Amino acid sequence: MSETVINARWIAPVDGRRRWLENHAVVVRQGRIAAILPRDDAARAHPDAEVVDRPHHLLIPGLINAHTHAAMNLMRGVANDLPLMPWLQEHIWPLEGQFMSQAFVADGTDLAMAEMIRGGTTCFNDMYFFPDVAADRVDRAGMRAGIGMILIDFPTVWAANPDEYLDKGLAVRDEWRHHERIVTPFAPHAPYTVSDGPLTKMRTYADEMDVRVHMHVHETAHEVNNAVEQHGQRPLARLDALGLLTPNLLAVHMTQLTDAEIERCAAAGVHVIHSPESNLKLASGLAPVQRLRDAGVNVALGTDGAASNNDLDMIGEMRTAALIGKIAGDDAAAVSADAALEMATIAGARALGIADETGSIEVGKAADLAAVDLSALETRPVFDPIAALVYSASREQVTDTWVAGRALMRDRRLTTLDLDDVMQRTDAWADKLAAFAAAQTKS
Ligand SMILES: CSC[C@H]1O[C@@H](n2cnc3c(O)ncnc32)[C@H](O)[C@@H]1O
Ligand SMILES: [Zn+2]
Repeated sequence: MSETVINARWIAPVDGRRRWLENHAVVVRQGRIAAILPRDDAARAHPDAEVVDRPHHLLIPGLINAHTHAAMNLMRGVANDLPLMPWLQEHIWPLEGQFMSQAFVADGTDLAMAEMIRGGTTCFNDMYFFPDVAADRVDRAGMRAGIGMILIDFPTVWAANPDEYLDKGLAVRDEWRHHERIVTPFAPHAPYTVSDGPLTKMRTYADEMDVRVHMHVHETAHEVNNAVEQHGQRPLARLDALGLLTPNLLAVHMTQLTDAEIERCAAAGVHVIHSPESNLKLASGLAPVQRLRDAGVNVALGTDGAASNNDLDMIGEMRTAALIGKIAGDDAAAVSADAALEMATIAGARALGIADETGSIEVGKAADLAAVDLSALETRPVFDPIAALVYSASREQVTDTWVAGRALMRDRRLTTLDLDDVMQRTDAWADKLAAFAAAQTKS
């Protein structure tokens, strides 16, 4: 039976038991982690295995980007230095209205996946138009993903009304639900864009089917204040009244939270997805990450789309989370390097309900892994490989990315996506988008 032995200088299993192992190997059989052994023992016990030596590397669980709009990679940098609502209403939604198509989502998702694989990300949780197309691209590229059944109150090329969104989403779920690398959460856009009727209908389905619900919540003070003015209720209170605060909810952003709301989320088992760079760039606010973690809330990490971040770099995102977590918590011990790595791996798997499959390096789980070369001058010396990863390393130091034991990047070369082709398709879209954006600015 064919086996691969991956030798690494350090392994960070993120299993809650040990911070790292030195000079160990991961044995991969049929896409799964079959053993984690001292290097010499692995060589003795598995003499016929293919051997991958990564002698200066830290092997980590594949990173899980728990909130993306992958195809928005084609809009990277198109509108900058704006707050959320003007950014969305005056720039992004008009562009989406003009250009959204199956081809846009196929090309944009490929661009995003190429970027993510190059940065050690093995799994992403997406909310975007044409989820059927996104799922097909994920299948081809070999990544793992959550593909959202989107729901929003206004008509788009994907669906004309909330019932059609739900029907089309459920059809996508039916097609992909038995896929070994794809899950299909509901993805209502936000409290301010989905009214009570559709949310209630969706919640009934989510409860019956025990499916996750991925939603932007309390992204800005404006969102919360507006809701209070218009409906006399904060959005979280409204979601609570609608029965949505459950362990199936993945609430993204959550920059505006009272102590009582943190306690309520902890008691309800809500997962929070922290997107620090998008929150910083749109000046949305600082999520109270350490307070959430102290209360027992599972906090995962996501970049958001490349139009608001403007990259899908999970190593960078970990560093930002650790650094602003200290300012938000007024405590240098808040959001440690280990906490950031947990948020980018096992916490994302828990949020998506796939922690039995991925998120840590443990025997029996899928071999979703990334190797990071720490021998660069910029990461020397290495006293603590997790601190080196979070505080000093860059995504260019990721050399290999595996999903279910398959190398999607080997020695910096992508194996399932053609980089030149992805870049050519990107450039063609950029020309079209630039012309539209320029015409809009003039008018
Ligand atoms: C229904 S598809 C997703 C929808 O969300 C928009 N979007 C992208 N980033 C954000 C964000 O940070 N907050 C709210 N909405 C966002 C995206 O443009 C699509 O229209
Ligand atoms: Zn988002």
